[in-house]
Amino acid sequence: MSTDLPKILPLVPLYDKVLLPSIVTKIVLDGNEAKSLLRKLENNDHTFIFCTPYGKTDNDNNLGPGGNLCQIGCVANVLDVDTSISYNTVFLVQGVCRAQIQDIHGQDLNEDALFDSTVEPLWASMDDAEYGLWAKVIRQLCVDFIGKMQMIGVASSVLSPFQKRLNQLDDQQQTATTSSPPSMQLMDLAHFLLCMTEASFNEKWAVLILTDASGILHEIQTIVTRHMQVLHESKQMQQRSEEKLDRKRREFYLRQQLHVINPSGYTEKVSLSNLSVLSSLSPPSTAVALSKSSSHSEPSTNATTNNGVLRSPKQDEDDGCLFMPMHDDDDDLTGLKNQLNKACLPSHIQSTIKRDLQRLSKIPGSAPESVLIRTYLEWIADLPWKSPSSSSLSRPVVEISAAKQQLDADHFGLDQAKRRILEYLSVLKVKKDNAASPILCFVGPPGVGKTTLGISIAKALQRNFHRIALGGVRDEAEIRGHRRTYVGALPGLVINGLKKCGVNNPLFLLDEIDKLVQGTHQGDPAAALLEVLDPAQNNAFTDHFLNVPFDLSNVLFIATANSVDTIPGPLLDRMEIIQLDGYTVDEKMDIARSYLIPKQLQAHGFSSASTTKNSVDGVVITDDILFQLIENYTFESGVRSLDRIIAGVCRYKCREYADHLESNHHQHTSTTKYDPVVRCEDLAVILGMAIHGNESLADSVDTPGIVTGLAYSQSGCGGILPIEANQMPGHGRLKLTGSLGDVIKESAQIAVSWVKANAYALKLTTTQRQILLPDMDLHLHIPNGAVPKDGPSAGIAMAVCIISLLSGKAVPRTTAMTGEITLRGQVRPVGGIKEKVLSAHRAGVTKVILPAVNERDMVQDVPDKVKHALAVVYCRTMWEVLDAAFEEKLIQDSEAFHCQAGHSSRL
Ligand SMILES: Nc1ncnc2c1ncn2[C@@H]1O[C@H](COP(=O)(O)OP(=O)(O)OP(=O)(O)O)[C@@H](O)[C@H]1O
Repeated sequence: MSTDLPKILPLVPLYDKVLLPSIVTKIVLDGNEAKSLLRKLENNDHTFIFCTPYGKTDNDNNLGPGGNLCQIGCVANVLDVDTSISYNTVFLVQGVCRAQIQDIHGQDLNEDALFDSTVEPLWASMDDAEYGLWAKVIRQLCVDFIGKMQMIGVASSVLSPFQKRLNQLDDQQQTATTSSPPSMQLMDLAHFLLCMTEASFNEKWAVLILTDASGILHEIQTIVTRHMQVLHESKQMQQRSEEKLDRKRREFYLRQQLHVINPSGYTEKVSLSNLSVLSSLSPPSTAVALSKSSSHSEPSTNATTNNGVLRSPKQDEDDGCLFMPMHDDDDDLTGLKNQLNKACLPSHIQSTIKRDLQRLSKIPGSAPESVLIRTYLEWIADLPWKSPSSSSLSRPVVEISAAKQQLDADHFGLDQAKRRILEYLSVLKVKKDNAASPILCFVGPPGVGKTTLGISIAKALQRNFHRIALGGVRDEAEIRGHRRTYVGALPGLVINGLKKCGVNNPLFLLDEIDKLVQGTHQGDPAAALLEVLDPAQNNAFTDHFLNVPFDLSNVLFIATANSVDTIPGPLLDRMEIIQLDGYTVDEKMDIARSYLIPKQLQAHGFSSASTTKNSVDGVVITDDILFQLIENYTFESGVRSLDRIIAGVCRYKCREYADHLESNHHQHTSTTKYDPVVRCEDLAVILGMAIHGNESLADSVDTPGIVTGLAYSQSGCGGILPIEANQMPGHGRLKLTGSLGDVIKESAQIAVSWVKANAYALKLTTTQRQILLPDMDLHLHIPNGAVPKDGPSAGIAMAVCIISLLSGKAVPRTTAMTGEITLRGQVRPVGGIKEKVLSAHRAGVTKVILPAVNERDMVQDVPDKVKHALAVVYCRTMWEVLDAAFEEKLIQDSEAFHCQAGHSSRL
């Protein structure tokens, strides 16, 4: 065979493996290399190739670019070629003998990806004495190796080819009849042994480049022995840690049994030596033996389960112990089972949880799925399936008088809201059931006490309070949780809240329900809330993460919103709206006097009792100062900014008082005097220049083309909306600016159309047929351009503004108006009247023009003091609006227009 080997062979560099003689392996080549080798094999009259490793090693006998190609490789015979895999070709080859490269025939790489090489075979030989010695060594090594492999549980099918080779060697030694010399057989077996260990690329490379037979076998012996040693040590380490774990488990198991026999602490008295004696017994028999021998145990009331764990029947009944700790459970699993037993799970989910526990006990603790199941079960165990005080004590008796006291103690005014809340609580008290009561929703501008009302109700009902912020929630999964298949899945806000509260009957405040984001591709959070809020469905609310129903019917839900407009319809349908309006100046003064100032004084270390003018160490904020704070430093419907400003004043006074105390302390005499009274001139120092003091409309100049409108923002605040109009040469176009939405733009177009249609009646044109502004552009602008504006309520103000511009007559700036205009000049009602009127009053408006239908809102909602301070004109048509706005009859014969509310009155 040796002489038959061809000299010139295709050179195949091996990048990740080393081929040794007699070893069969697969070589995967792609693209040009594969094509090139196939072509060469076709052209040659043999199937031999030369494989040599290519890579970085410390060996100095390398060739090729960078010296990375090993000079000594292995001649191989191609046994099979598999071209069925696209892009790759697999060559099944068997190593024949070592060979050394004599020459490499360079080929153009573009044409042919593989080189040819002239090689000289290297046949390692040994004499009989050497052979006899090495045959014994290698044989023993093989036997040891097979023994080790069997010990660590390697399947016999894996070891059988190896065993076969070993037997062949034995046979050959006995019969001495074989085709290849015995030394070669021995070398082949040694190579095979090396490949059976986890020898590295470099280790195999080191064996390949050796040419002397004894050297090769010696190197292989060293490598294999080293690997077996490592295997042995790791096995020993594993055994040691398993033994340790077993001991711990057994100890724990015995302690558990002792605890069952005598829960009153007998275990504490059992010494460790006792435990070690007990641990020699098998667990079940130990349990029985202990139950009989212990004088503390009560054998008559105990029962042995099929696991051998003793349970008191009463205990089973009381704590619903369903998940028995098993003797092979680890500490964590037993702890988890105990937690689940304490959680009193409802019967319909017990089977699901049992299944998960079984799965958990079968999976190794380090497996990722184990972590997932454990997290899930921990969540289940932490949830308040049954309130600790459930049944008789679950629902504290609602004292309506106490609830009223609580509401009054926390909030000034809000009479209507308080009345409705007390009615609601009365129904709860009488009916003893949340289920049928509607969900209350407090709607109003920021800072009017919606959230704090929720807290007061929780206090009155003695329930835990939890706030769920819904502002910006865009994903259904935030409400209902993620399915467990997602990485990092967790339950939603509702289940999370219940876990935090620890009881199943808390009060949940769904804050900012109007700020839910809808229409995203992540599902509809509002739809998920429907199930939560619907009393008919929420007794079986299923969070995606839990995947088992949870009864929410004991939870009391209260929602808050700034505006009902953006609350999704179906949600709105399930709620009862309680409107909280903005406060008047007087109301704010009262709130500040009775609630905010005492609260801030207390928060800053001043006793609230010391707020009298005679007090030495308090802070005195007189009504004058309070009025200035409200008028000049805040501009809001609620009292949140006022609260902040009062805190600022208190801080300042606190600093003054601290300085005063310090200087007295150093000088031991009372030289500096602390003045508790906040003075007018102090305000500029404490809070800076007044923000709104100079902005009164009363000081503004009346100008044609500027009109005061009234606005109501999304956040529920009212405000002044100045509207400006101007004209310039052009083509009769209308230009609108000021971040206007579609609805307000349409309103402007209607206003312009109405003015154009009635231009002759309005004396803006001289003939009926004359076109208004044929060569002029009209520009309407609503300042504060960064703030988006929308809605139809500026309709009449825009129409008046255009008429004012074109007629040259100014409307007093202290006259404000709001109302929707129709194309035929009707004035339709609008929302937010109370906030608009209050803000108009704050801004110095003296006359308000409103739609006639809104008279009801004005009478019901606006405080008398404000009503009396304002001249209010209710209008049905634009003609009435114009009369009120211009304070003169703009059109002498306007009565005719009033009657017909049309543009053809002159006809
Ligand atoms: N009628 C009131 N009496 C006493 N304090 C009040 C009253 N109204 C509001 N407050 C106080 O105003 C502050 C703000 O109230 P709260 O946070 O409840 O406002 P909110 O209406 O929930 O606002 P938002 O819509 O911004 O959440 C609280 O400190 C609250 O005590």
